[in-house]
Amino acid sequence: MKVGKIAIIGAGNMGGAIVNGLLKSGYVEASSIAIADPRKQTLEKFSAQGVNTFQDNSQAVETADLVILAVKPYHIEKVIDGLKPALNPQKIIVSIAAGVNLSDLTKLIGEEYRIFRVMPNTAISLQESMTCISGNGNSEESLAVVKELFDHLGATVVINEELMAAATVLASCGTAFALRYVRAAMQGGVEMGFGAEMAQFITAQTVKGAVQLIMNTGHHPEREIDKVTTPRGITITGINEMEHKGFSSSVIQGLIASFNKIERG
Ligand SMILES: NC(=O)C1=CN([C@@H]2O[C@H](COP(=O)(O)OP(=O)(O)OC[C@H]3O[C@@H](n4cnc5c(N)ncnc54)[C@H](OP(=O)(O)O)[C@@H]3O)[C@@H](O)[C@H]2O)C=CC1
Ligand SMILES: O=C(O)[C@@H]1CCC=N1
Repeated sequence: MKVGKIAIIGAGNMGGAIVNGLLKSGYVEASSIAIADPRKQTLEKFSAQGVNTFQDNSQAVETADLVILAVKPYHIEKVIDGLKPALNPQKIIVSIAAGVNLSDLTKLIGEEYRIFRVMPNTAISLQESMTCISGNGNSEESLAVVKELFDHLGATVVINEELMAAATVLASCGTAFALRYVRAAMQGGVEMGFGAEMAQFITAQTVKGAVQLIMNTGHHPEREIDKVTTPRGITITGINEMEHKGFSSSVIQGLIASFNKIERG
């Protein structure tokens, strides 16, 4: 079931990335998208692409069928308070604010509303997001609308809200974690003699290929790793050194630190 008009509140990293993904997908026309942000300058690049832009959040949602709240978590309450008079239960509400749970959103917006917590990542601008979705259960039909929308912007899974903090760490923070590996490998590549640009190209294509090996086959990563690690060879020497220095342990501890940050605020 296709959504009609979409309003996005907040034109920062994620609000902007969602607009870019939507325009790239062709799923909705630019004229069916509205985006609001306090700063006129932030909005200029969107109006240049035919998107409706507003400095007033209430005006942006006036004709919207679905409203995406893409402001910082600490702005959510104030933004919803300001929007309230312009909302009605016909409008589906989607919040991407990390750590803001459905019961708090429902208290702020209203029991009768169809409200979704959605956790995308910045690759949504390229229609390559991993997006996790949970809803307040007020309508299966609107879940289909929200899922179809985000299916056009990458892959989606519908999850229980109790897993949303874990989803945020793995899928949303995960973009930064993965890119830190890329950067570290580049630094090693430069020390071994490549220029930074070539080191980036070689590392990025290698990571892309490695990911495709497990995505296309469904193999466990270790099965593909076993094919690379020649006995007494070069790869196992490097992997074991990384593990002696705490590679897997560092990654897991970092994920749990992020998870605890969401859980404890
Ligand atoms: N960045 C990421 O990878 C991800 C972020 N998220 C969530 O998405 C949300 C947005 O994050 P992100 O895009 O990174 O943050 P940004 O700060 O980049 O974007 C938020 C935007 O909202 C604007 N804004 C501030 N106050 C208001 C207001 N009252 N009404 C309308 N717009 C306002 C900000 O303007 P100004 O800068 O002038 O204050 C800014 O342009 C957060 O809740 C975050 O938890 C979820 C998944 C991934
Ligand atoms: O770091 C953050 O708080 C946001 C939420 C998920 C990704 N970035």
